[in-house]
Amino acid sequence: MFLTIKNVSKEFPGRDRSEIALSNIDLDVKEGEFVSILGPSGCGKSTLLSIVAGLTTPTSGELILQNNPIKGPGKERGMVFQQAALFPWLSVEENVMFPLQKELSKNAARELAHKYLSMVQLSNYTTHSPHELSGGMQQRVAIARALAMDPALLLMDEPFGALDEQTRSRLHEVLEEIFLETKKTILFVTHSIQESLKLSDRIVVMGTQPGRILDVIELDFPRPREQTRAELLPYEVKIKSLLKAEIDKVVEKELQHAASR
Ligand SMILES: Nc1ncnc2c1ncn2[C@@H]1O[C@H](COP(=O)(O)OP(=O)(O)OP(=O)(O)O)[C@@H](O)[C@H]1O
Repeated sequence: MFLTIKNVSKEFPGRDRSEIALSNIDLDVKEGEFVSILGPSGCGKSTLLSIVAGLTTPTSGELILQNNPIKGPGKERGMVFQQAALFPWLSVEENVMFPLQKELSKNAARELAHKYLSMVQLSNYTTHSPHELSGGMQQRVAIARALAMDPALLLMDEPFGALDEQTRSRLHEVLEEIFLETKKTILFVTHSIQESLKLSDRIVVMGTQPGRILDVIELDFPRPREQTRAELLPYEVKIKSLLKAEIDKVVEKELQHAASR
């Protein structure tokens, strides 16, 4: 198996009581799979991704990537966050080149940066500054930067969460094209049912309090995939019914918290 997440739990110590962010997570991911992690706010999606990235240590359980235990961050894992986090004083190409220059000559790094900037359709913006780009374009630079490191596993934490609907939908197409071209394994955190239906081979639906897997849904549809395909509707209905009780729990907890202040 490419990635195995075995019985992973994570507890954060709190002021009054500790918070069980993740409880007994078991998940296998195959090489070349696009797996989304979908669930309500606070169900532990980002914590799970951060554990796979090696940035957070689980309280218990183990993770194996390509036969090696995950003990910390590694360059075989690339990460894209909700905010592009580009260096404002560097140009677009320099941002992508930056992590490459430890191992490559400047010319080789630039060549690679241009290859991936062309993949995210930013060939005409290589010398621009980040502030001259829209949010969606900045996010494409962040994706190019992660891809240029040629990670075996791409971890994406709500990468399109801060973008407007049209930009989001355009970037779904870009990401799907990249996925088909590079055949990368992708673990993708999202709140959006539509996004997960458009992009995933499998959707891991998570519940909250404690964060756990409710169901794993397989979507065996050809790509590129139309979000509005009628065949996807029953899956949407199923996911909505799985999440309804979980979202009610989140709202209840927030109301209790507000009342106790
Ligand atoms: N460093 C931390 N210290 C304490 N508690 C934390 C920490 N990180 C996360 N938590 C708690 O763990 C739970 C899961 O958080 P996490 O951010 O993983 O959820 P999420 O599903 O990604 O939420 P969202 O969709 O809102 O980003 C939450 O209750 C959160 O408050």
